[in-house]
Parts: sequence; C-alpha cells; structure tokens
Amino acid sequence: MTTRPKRVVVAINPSASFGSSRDVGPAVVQTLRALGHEVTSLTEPDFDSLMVSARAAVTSRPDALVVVGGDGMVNLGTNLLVGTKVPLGIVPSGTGNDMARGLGIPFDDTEAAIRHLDAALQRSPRVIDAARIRWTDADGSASERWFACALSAGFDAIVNERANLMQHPKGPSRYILALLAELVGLTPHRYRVELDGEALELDALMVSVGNSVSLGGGMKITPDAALDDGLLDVMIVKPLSRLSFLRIFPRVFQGTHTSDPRVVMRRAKRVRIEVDTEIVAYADGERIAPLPLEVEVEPGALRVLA
Ligand SMILES: Nc1ncnc2c1ncn2[C@@H]1O[C@H](COP(=O)(O)OP(=O)(O)OP(=O)(O)O)[C@@H](O)[C@H]1O
Repeated sequence: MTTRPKRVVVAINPSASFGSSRDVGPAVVQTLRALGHEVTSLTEPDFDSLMVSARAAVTSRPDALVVVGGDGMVNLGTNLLVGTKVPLGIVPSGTGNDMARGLGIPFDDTEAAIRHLDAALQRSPRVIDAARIRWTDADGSASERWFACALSAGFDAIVNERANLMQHPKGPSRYILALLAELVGLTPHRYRVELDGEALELDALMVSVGNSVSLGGGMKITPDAALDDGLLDVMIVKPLSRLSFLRIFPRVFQGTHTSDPRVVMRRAKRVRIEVDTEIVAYADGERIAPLPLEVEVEPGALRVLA
C-alpha cells in the first residue's frame, strides 16, 4: 500500500510504564517520518504541560493526534479531541493499555502498533462514544472531564488512590502492596447509583462504568461493552467475603465474573454515583475527584485510528 503523507502531532509520555518504555516515543516519530509523514513531536516534563502544548498543536487541525503512553495519555487525547474531527491515534507504551486492547490495537508490539497506525491513517477513522464526567469541586464550581475507557468508583479506585499516595516502591509492585493493604480492610460502602434516573440504593464493594471492556491491563470488568452503542456498561459488586472476592477476582480476566449473582450488570446513558464515605473516582487510570459525580455518554464524540 502506498502511504499518503499526513500531518501528525505525536504527544509522548516518557514516564509511561514507570519509564521503562521511554524509547517508544522517539521510535514512533522516527518511523512515521521515514514513512513520509510530517510529524510534530511533543514531550513535556509533566502531563499538564503536555496537555497545554498538545492543545495548541491541535488548533492547527492536524490529520491526527497520536498519543504514546498508556490509558492516561488516551485520556489526554480524548479530552483534547472530543467534538473535533481530528482523530486520535494510539501507540501503547503504558502499563495497562486497556483502550488499545478494546480497540484491537497491538499493545505489546510497538512496530505492529505503528504499522496499524499507518494503515489507519490512510482510512476513515472509526467513530466511537466518549463519556463526560461532571462533578462539583469543594469551592462549589462545576467541573468536567472526559474518559474513553472506564471509570472506577469502588475498591479499585481506593487501591489506586492508596498506591498514588505511597512514596515507595516506585514500580508496579506499589499497586500490589496497595491492593493487599486494602484487601485486609475490605468493606462494602453504601452507594446510591442512578441509572437514567432509576435509583439503586445498595451496599457494594465496586461500582465501575465502562465505555470499553477492560481496565487494569485486561481485567474485563464490563466484558460486553461496545464502544459505539451509545450506552455505558455498569458493573456493581455486592458485598463479598475476602475469600469470595479472591475467588471471583481471577474470573474478571475472562469476563466470566458477570455470571455470579453478586455481580450486577446494567446499561445506561447517564449514571450518577454517590457514596456514604470519601472515595476518589479514577477514570482511564487518572485521578478525577471525590464522589459524587455523574457520567453521561456522548455517542460518536470521538474519532479513533483503529
Ligand atoms: N512527562 C510526562 N508527560 C505526560 N505524563 C506524565 C509525565 N510524567 C508523568 N506523567 C504521568 O503519567 C501518567 C499517565 O501515564 P500513562 O497512562 O501514559 O502510563 P501508565 O500509567 O504506565 O499506563 P496505563 O494507564 O495504561 O496503566 C499521568 O498520570 C501523568 O501524570
């Protein structure tokens, strides 16, 4: 296939995968240039600065914004591109890479991911849904942020928050330590979950909202989620003993946990989540805000190269 040159902005997170994949960004830029594309490469010292420079670069209406990193970088791209015609390309170099998994982008082979991207640049982008989160900040101001993949508002969000607050260890083992620490104190909380206006009041361990299928590196929390059905899939895990939790947990990698009667699966366009304690929600692996918050799907809001 002959490649038609495109104008591509590449936003790179050199810290993805705890810095172990920092060669991926330069390789992507080099390969895309060798294929004849006009590439603007962006790397900044932190996420917020990258957001600023990528936002400025997107105003020149490139043919694509390509993010190199994990789901956090997909989140950055999603927030810049929703509602625009500029498509999002992904070269996964993160820890979980769940959005790439959901889109069928090779997530463990950079060269294959670049070939996939180059081929997709020559076709019309795929149009998928995005989810808008709205919440009220402590000062009373209204905030919003988009996500592409999944939002967590229960046990996994609590583990994420604990891991983020830990200074040591620096690598992925901090998540395992945080998980073990939270598992010891595993307690359900009282949630009020509104699904398109229908209120459920229940004790739960996990409440997650999926636009895509998985989070945390292939944990298929919402295995039947479709990225273009105009709906969000909601998974609620009712109270379980530690032992039952540990028994069900491995089944999430196949998505077969949903057959357990203590796992509730629902679909809705709009989901409001409230809880009786302080839990900070995470979406696409990024820290969002303490509950309560509301999530609404915006059908067809994002174009992706996949
Ligand atoms: N220079 C930087 N540019 C962008 N993000 C950065 C940078 N340094 C640190 N980060 C942090 O990286 C996080 C995003 O990481 P990313 O999702 O790309 O990789 P990951 O966490 O390894 O993968 P995954 O989310 O798929 O598990 C953001 O929370 C951001 O704050």
